[in-house]
Amino acid sequence: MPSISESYRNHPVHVHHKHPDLYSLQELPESYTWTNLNNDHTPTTTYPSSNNNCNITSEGSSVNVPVIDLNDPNASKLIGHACKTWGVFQVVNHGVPLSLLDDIQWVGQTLFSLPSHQKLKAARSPDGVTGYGLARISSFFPKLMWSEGFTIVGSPLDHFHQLWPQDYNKYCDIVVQYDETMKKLAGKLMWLMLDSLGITKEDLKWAGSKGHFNDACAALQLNSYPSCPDPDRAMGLAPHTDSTLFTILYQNNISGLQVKLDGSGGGGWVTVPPVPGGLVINVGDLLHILSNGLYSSVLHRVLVNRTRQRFSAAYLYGPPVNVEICPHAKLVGPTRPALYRPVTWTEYLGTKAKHFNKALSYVQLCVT
Ligand SMILES: C=C1C[C@]23C[C@@]1(O)CC[C@H]2[C@@]12CCC[C@@](C)(C(=O)O1)[C@H]2[C@@H]3C(=O)O
Ligand SMILES: O=C(O)CCC(=O)C(=O)O
Ligand SMILES: [Fe+2]
Repeated sequence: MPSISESYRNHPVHVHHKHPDLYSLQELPESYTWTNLNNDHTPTTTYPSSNNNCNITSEGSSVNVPVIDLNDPNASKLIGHACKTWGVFQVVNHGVPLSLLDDIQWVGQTLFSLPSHQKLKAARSPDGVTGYGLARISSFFPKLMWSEGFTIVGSPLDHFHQLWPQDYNKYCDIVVQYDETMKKLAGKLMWLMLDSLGITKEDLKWAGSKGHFNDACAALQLNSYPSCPDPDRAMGLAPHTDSTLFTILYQNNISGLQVKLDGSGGGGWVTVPPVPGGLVINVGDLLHILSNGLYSSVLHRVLVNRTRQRFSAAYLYGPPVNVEICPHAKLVGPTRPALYRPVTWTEYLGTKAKHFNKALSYVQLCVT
């Protein structure tokens, strides 16, 4: 059976690994200096560090990414509204133990604290998915990003054995537990989202006989954004949408994640402030396709901090590899024709590797 590990076989991405150790630089090198970081704004002003919980538009109204309590009986409705209007929301009371969030952060921090030559023993290959390296999307930008990442699909054992020949097992165990826990939460969120679209268990074969999404695929991406001597001219992670159904993101208590709002009612980059114990959920391209464009994948980026290292763990959730995602029949009709052709996750990741932020338009149908 094909797997997402085959996504890049025909579209290798050459991101060179010989870059300076970001943790020791005192000045921002030219190759990391981005211009117009803030020009790209429409009227919104954001206050990422001093006013962590509030984004203020030019009109003075506050625009905050919705925070949804999963124990709220209206959760599905609230989630549907957030997916339609924002493409992103945060969840609390999600059932993931805080100790597990601490544990995955500990794995990430320990990993990124290793010396460069050690981390490079587990470097991601140009046609591979897993391992250590710069963000895959780096090849689409003229400047480098102030971050490093580690991607895990399935068992991290081989790579972790290279990183920690003696005690790889304790790190593996945490990743396995994190994956299992996120998989359960993702199944729950998937039904809340589908329910909000009017899609039931009978309507979705690939959810499996019990609707548990047992065959769903996922990747776990650990991200580190070292403190940066010149944060106003550096980019942690450049603007992108995720190629997923949706992504569950844990961020430590350092802000930096921003989402781009549409022009209507303000627009511009809005900070997603860390909520203690909260998880950020963002709609990916495949849910955009499945919902026939009703839910939009959200463009997001990460800015960096002068004194504090930022850490995040993104659980990138997708369908089983052999399943073709297309606009759901219930969301297609004479007045709303299907906007996209069927596509598997593996195929879509290949399209993204080639066309990046234009990937969606390559699976779009010409609707007359
Ligand atoms: C399954 C995947 C989605 C992803 C590419 C990957 O193969 C594993 C890493 C993911 C990630 C995380 C950082 C941003 C992103 C655009 C990237 O370069 O790697 C996403 C990819 C994606 O969603 O397209
Ligand atoms: O670090 C973050 O907050 C976002 C990471 C992200 O967008 C990703 O891994 O796809
Ligand atoms: Fe992302």
